[in-house]
Amino acid sequence: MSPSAVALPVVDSSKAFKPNVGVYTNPQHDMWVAPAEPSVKDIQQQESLKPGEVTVAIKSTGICGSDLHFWHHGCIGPMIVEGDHILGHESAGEVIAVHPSVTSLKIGDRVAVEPNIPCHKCEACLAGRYNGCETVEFLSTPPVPGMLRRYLNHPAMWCHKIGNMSWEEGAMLEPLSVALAGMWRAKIELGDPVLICGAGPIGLITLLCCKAAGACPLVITDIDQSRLDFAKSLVPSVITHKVKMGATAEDEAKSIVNTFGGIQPAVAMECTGVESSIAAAIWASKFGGKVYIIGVGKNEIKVPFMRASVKEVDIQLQYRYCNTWPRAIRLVQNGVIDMRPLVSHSFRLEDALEAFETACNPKSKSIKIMIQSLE
Ligand SMILES: NC(=O)c1ccc[n+]([C@@H]2O[C@H](COP(=O)([O-])OP(=O)(O)OC[C@H]3O[C@@H](n4cnc5c(N)ncnc54)[C@H](O)[C@@H]3O)[C@@H](O)[C@H]2O)c1
Ligand SMILES: OC[C@H](O)C(O)[C@@H](O)CO
Ligand SMILES: [Zn+2]
Ligand SMILES: [Zn+2]
Repeated sequence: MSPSAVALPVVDSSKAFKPNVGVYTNPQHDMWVAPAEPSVKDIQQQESLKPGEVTVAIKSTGICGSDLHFWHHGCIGPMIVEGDHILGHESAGEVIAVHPSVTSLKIGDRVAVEPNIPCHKCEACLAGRYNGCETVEFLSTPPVPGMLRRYLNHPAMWCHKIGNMSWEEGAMLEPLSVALAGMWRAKIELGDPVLICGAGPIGLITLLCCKAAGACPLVITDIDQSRLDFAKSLVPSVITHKVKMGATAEDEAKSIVNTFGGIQPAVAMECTGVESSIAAAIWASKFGGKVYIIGVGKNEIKVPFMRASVKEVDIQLQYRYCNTWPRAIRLVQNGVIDMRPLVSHSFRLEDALEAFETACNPKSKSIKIMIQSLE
């Protein structure tokens, strides 16, 4: 092989490339599908990849609540949509081009994309907790474009091989990572009575993790009966608790403890970010218990401070995840965590607007919506 051939990226020339398009929103809350980078020409002419990168043909991307938030509200806390912005950070796909410097991946590899590019230099990165990286590029958090596109260039080191699991499962390794980061830091133990607040995808995957970890009994709350019904079908042993709108947090907590059969939870995995739900979790906790908050919400909220104080309730919060993908892949590949039932709807990439409208419509009873580019 000549030296110039070695220097070129390798492209899968057997593929008929479709134009690269992405799903955009903007500060006016529009949503549309339009051309995206890298262009097919750049991929084919082998000009788009930087050292260490691969091109992934994205096959499945899940819609996350934060995508809906960026679309409808234009921000999550300090993260603000300021221009045309591509959404999506739960994706899996096939490697179709590799830069010659890459040795860990080859054309045809099936991968899940970890949607972050940390700096590898700051204190958080050096400590191995790269979710705290001061300059991380997190795909889909403005201004970094997300993965709702047909093709994406990404560092090979943040593309994890997924073997034979489905594209949808590969995409759901991202929300599983959120739940696993929670399991790791909340230190849930065998036999812990655990309260899970919120039966959205994060609460449901956390429920699967708590079940697998041997926590019991498990109670899951929601304000939506259909989500609770879904939780029950997913994990039949879970006890469901419908939150009463308008009840005080203290009363709601009494009612939750009642649902537990009089047990106060050792850990509450809070997956709503809603003030009243966090307050109820604190009120319900046992002495020395923990309220572990994955949910995000308003910039400032009120908590029952003195209740937490006299009960020594630890309050812990979470920002994304680190080092979770290998663990998540093992759990799926070994059949410990099965997220397939969560996929309620699938749409083509071109029909992304319909997918997002469905995700926002409570009548759709959607759980996890996938946007696919399978051809
Ligand atoms: N910390 C992180 O790194 C991180 C990562 C991913 C997602 N999140 C956040 O986690 C939360 C859950 O994500 P999701 O995708 O499951 O969202 P979701 O909106 O689909 O689910 C939230 C669920 O909470 C329920 N709910 C609302 N108010 C409630 C109340 N008072 N009591 C009980 N249930 C109530 C809703 O009906 C819904 O089913 C969101 O706030 C999301 O932004 C945080
Ligand atoms: O799953 C990851 C989360 O959705 C992100 O942290 C988002 O909420 C903000 O960037
Ligand atoms: Zn997310
Ligand atoms: Zn860093």
